[in-house]
Amino acid sequence: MASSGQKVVLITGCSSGIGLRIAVLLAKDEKKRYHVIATMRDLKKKDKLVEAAGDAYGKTLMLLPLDVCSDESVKQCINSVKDRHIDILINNAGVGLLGPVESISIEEMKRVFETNFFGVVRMIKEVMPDMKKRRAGHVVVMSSVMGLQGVVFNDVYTASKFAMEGFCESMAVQLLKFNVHLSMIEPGPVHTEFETKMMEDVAKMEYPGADADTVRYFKDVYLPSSKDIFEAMGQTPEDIAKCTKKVIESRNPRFRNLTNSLYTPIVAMKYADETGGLSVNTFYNLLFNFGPLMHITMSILKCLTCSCLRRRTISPN
Ligand SMILES: NC(=O)C1=CN([C@@H]2O[C@H](COP(=O)(O)OP(=O)(O)OC[C@H]3O[C@@H](n4cnc5c(N)ncnc54)[C@H](OP(=O)(O)O)[C@@H]3O)[C@@H](O)[C@H]2O)C=CC1
Ligand SMILES: CC1=C(/C=C/C(C)=C/C=C/C(C)=C/C=O)C(C)(C)CCC1
Repeated sequence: MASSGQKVVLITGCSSGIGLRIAVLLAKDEKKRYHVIATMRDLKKKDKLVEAAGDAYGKTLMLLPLDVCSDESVKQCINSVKDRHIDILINNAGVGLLGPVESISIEEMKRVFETNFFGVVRMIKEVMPDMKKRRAGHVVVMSSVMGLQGVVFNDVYTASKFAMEGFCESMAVQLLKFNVHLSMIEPGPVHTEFETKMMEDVAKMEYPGADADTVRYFKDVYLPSSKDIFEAMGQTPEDIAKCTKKVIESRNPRFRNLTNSLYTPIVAMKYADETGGLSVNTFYNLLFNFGPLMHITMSILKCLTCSCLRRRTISPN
């Protein structure tokens, strides 16, 4: 149970990656300011988290089952929290989806929206009324740079994160009236099981319905470039956990929080040209003309990312 003065933080999707790291970082807070409720849909996967939490497990960290795709599971979980009192809700659970749209069934696409979009909406709907009543609370959403800028062959994942950005941008205004803050965290590539799972899915893919050229562009152009991008600009889940901690500890939390300064110029292009031509053409050139030189392209990007742009991101340090 939370002791007085402790903030109750509920996090979704803590079996691996970013969610696991946020749970551990907050539970190990030196001043013990947080009572962490780490949730996952399958508690059989708890071992990695329990091991990483060490002594904090059972003290500042407890576990609850929660599947963000199930109304019943969400209700049961929140009802089992003392007085349904949650100070900080961190919506982290999410799934990726990669590949030519022609090869992806509508069912698979719906699964992504069910988790990444409706999963977040379901959580916010359940927790927000209590926060509004108390005139206090902070809702954090793990969005992505792909919630701000589309990336080829990530069409449906990007759409799910854009949907969430739109939902939250609208919601934030109403919530502020009730003194409830809403913040988006927008990481670029992060080395977690997300990357591994997507690569495993791609290895199994047979590309039904996609023409040979599209499959070739995906396999021989996009995938190697994406690997280079992960290598050159990938962050660790600990980095994202530190950024998230900064956001929840801020007196005046920002709505948007990019975590990777290397991505700032990519997002800035969108706002520099309202016709969209600059982003679309730059992405086209980066991928199809400079793709084989992605290492050099990344170095140029690093130079472009001067300290002034870096101030626009949340640094993990
Ligand atoms: N890795 C990256 O490059 C980036 C990731 N993100 C976002 O960060 C978030 C965390 O991803 P990351 O840590 O990288 O990936 P992981 O795959 O390591 O973690 C995803 C977590 O979400 C959980 N999850 C999936 N579906 C559900 C569900 N229905 N109910 C509850 N939990 C569920 C998974 O649980 P289970 O083990 O049961 O599948 C897992 O714990 C996601 O929202 C992702 O979109 C954003 C930017 C970049
Ligand atoms: C920037 C960029 C590319 C790839 C970006 C990638 C791979 C981003 C991954 C982001 C993730 C994984 C977000 C998760 O939410 C391309 C298209 C290769 C070339 C053009 C420039």
